[in-house]
Amino acid sequence: MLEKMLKAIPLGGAGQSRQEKLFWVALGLLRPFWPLAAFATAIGILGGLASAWLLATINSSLHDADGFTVPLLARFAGLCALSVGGTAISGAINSILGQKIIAALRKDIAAQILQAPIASLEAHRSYRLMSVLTGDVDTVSAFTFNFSGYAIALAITVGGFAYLLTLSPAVFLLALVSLATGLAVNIISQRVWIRDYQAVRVAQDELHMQYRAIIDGAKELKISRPRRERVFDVLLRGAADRIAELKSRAMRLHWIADASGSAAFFVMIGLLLTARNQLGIDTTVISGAVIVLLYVKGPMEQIAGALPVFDQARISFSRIAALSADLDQREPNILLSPELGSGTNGLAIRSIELRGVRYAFPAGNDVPPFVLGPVDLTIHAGELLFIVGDNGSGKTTLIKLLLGLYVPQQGSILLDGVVVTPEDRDHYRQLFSTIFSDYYLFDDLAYGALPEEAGRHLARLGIAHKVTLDGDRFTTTDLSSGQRKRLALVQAWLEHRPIIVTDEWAADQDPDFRRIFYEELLPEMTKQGRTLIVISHDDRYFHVADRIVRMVNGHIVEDRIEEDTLVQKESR
Ligand SMILES: Nc1ncnc2c1ncn2[C@@H]1O[C@H](COP(=O)(O)OP(=O)(O)OP(=O)(O)O)[C@@H](O)[C@H]1O
Repeated sequence: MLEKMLKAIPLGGAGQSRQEKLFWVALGLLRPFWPLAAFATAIGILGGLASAWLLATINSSLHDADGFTVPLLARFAGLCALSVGGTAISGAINSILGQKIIAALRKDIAAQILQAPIASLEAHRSYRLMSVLTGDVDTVSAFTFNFSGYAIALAITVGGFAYLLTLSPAVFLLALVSLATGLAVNIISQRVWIRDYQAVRVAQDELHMQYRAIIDGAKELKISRPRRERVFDVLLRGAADRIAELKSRAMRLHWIADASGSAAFFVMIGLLLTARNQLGIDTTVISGAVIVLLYVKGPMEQIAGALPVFDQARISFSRIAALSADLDQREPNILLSPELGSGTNGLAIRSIELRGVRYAFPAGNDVPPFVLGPVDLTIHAGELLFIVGDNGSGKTTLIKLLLGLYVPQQGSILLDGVVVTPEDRDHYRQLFSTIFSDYYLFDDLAYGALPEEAGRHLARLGIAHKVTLDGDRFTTTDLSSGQRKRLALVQAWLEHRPIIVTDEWAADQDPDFRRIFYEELLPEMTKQGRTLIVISHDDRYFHVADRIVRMVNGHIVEDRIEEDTLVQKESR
């Protein structure tokens, strides 16, 4: 939804900054909720106006010779009900609405992350994503939560001022001047404040980064005192203190502006009281005006207080929209609804071909980018293919291209001789089960499996005594690093996909199990008709491969078919 709106409005046009445009685009997110928001705001405004009218009723009854008559009492009761009821209904609807908007924002951003190409996500820092997903979304949430309160306050102020106008145009003018003075002071302070708030959000990104460091790097920080001191004393404390300093400065300014506004207000009331004779204003008018002015002071301060909240929300909205714009490359046909089909289980393939594929990472600071290819490689169904080579030679990059995670900048990928188009890519990826070296272990099975089948595989991988399948969930993932990898292999096996890709799977297995993996499990999987692509540094076991592809500096320098294995295979 957000992405569609971003595309609809061209960015960078004259007269309006990118930030402003992004803000208005993001505000468009509220569109589905507008009818309800308009209703809640209208009810709130009605309640606010009723409060102002109520004041007028109280004031006229105080000066009415007949006192509090029955019709007046009825009006009083009706206005009370409207004022209290309007505020309550508006507030209740608004809180529901606020939550709906935030849920929509959260789902929208999550969907965007799921649909963004891996290369865009890798270019983004995860702490920045988290900072937007938590801090900025919560700031927007705080604003939407209070929105009808601001509308009610505005209605009370407008109603109060309208009543003042009926009481005395001179008093109304005086009040208007005092209001304008207070507003001007607030707007000036806000201009200064808002610059600081931008810096606050940058410091909050830094804080999130250091939070990640103390959680993910807890072990390293326990061991290394200098690093711990640097992370805590310099980086984390620096960011926290900077946020505190900027926010305190902002709040100081806010309170000074607030106090100046109040002072202008009281000066105006003082002026009214002292100069009422010169101005020719009657005492009953003065007392009525003072009651109204003192009553609307609260709502007016609420509106002044809303200005910084509105600006914070505006900045946060812009940051959300900017992230959205950064992730605006969407992969086509990334399915997010289960009813649209889940994959290509059991699909027989004949071959996958990389034809003239080239991929270059973006250049770093003065460092030439790593370039893979152009590469030609055809993988045949049922093959047990090893990809080998030194660290940094491009093995992982090659498989990310093969898996359709990176999009070739040149050349193409063919499945059974047919080019895989961007529209086909997500479907194509469902052919593979993967265990990356930086894999993420899910604790459930998305495909479902019979407990006996899962049990067999868990036993085969030597972890049946530690973990079992309970429904579609494994009983635990609190395992050693080698055991976690084995559980990941069980998951891959149970997915029943035609191709399994592993990246240095055996690196943290004990010698016995390493042998079992290469000499028993891999042949067993190929016997079941799986195609296996194995990145490996274990040259002791290269003999089990049907074929070995060697990478050097982003190029395939050797593509060797192991004749012995072929003969053995044919005789099987
Ligand atoms: N996200 C990235 N951004 C920029 N450059 C990258 C990125 N990922 C990898 N590279 C570069 O690509 C090169 C190849 O990396 P790759 O992970 O493919 O090597 P590898 O052969 O799998 O290495 P290893 O055996 O250490 O796992 C590296 O030298 C690295 O500098």
